[in-house]
Amino acid sequence: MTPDLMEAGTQLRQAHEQRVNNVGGSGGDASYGRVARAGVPEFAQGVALYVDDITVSFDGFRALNALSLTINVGELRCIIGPNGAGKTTMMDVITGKTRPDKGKVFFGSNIDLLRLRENDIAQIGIGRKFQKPTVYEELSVFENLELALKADRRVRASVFSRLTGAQLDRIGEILALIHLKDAAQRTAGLLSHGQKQWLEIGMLLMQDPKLLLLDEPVAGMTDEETERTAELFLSLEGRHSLVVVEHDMKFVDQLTEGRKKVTVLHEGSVLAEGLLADVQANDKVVEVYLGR
Ligand SMILES: Nc1ncnc2c1ncn2[C@@H]1O[C@H](COP(=O)(O)OP(=O)(O)OP(=O)(O)O)[C@@H](O)[C@H]1O
Repeated sequence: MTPDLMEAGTQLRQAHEQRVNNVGGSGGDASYGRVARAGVPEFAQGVALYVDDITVSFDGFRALNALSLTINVGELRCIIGPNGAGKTTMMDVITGKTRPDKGKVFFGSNIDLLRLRENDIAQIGIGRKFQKPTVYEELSVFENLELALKADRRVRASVFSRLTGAQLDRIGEILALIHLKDAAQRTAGLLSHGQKQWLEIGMLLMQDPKLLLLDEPVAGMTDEETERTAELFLSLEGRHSLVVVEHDMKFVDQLTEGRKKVTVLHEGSVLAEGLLADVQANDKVVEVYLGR
């Protein structure tokens, strides 16, 4: 969930509590247009994300060690690697949660992500999905998507304003994409684990991110849910760039379709990059990760 979405959710909850407690009546018709835009990314050169020579140290320990990688526009890239390889730290740097000691991170060819705050990074088109689903359990599936739409500063809607026809259509489109059309009115807390994950992905998609960062999206899913998630990601490829951190090799195999590159991280650097079959046959990769 993005920081803005949390803020919107808090407002909605506060309004609900105020109604329940019958305290005052003015309500909080807050708008989301108050922060200046951080810039519009330029993708003409075909690069969505450029990470160059990033080092992050925690008390002298290098969680990332001169990490460099490039994700192209519309690319679906799987990142694999053993526990502690630095995958989460890499996402933390891209999303502004952790500041590196050195290096460069650009979104498109022009946006220096290291100069932006976490909130701004979410607003310029980078969506992040953490491993655990974070949806508003007490709201319906539809309301969760509605909230995500209204938390988008570009929409400039208040949490309490009515949806336009186009916005309703957009929610319908996303509901179909995440296989939750028939569950639109269901309380999110009653969904299965896999459905909650899809709902959160749907909430990210409401803001139409150019780049989606997905941390172990199929952990805890059934085989069928995993398969459907692969189909969903494959349908997003091209329109969005996706970076998927995953340990489930069957899922990675489905996503890469025998032709896409995967990146193997180890000790904060890229250990290998190439087709899944090739990295699976790489002695160094087998030694530190796949062979264990
Ligand atoms: N805030 C922190 N303070 C100290 N050490 C940290 C911090 N965050 C991460 N680390 C260390 O940095 C290394 C990289 O951690 P990170 O979580 O990025 O790895 P990962 O590849 O995501 O692992 P996993 O697959 O288990 O999620 C680990 O050794 C971790 O203990």
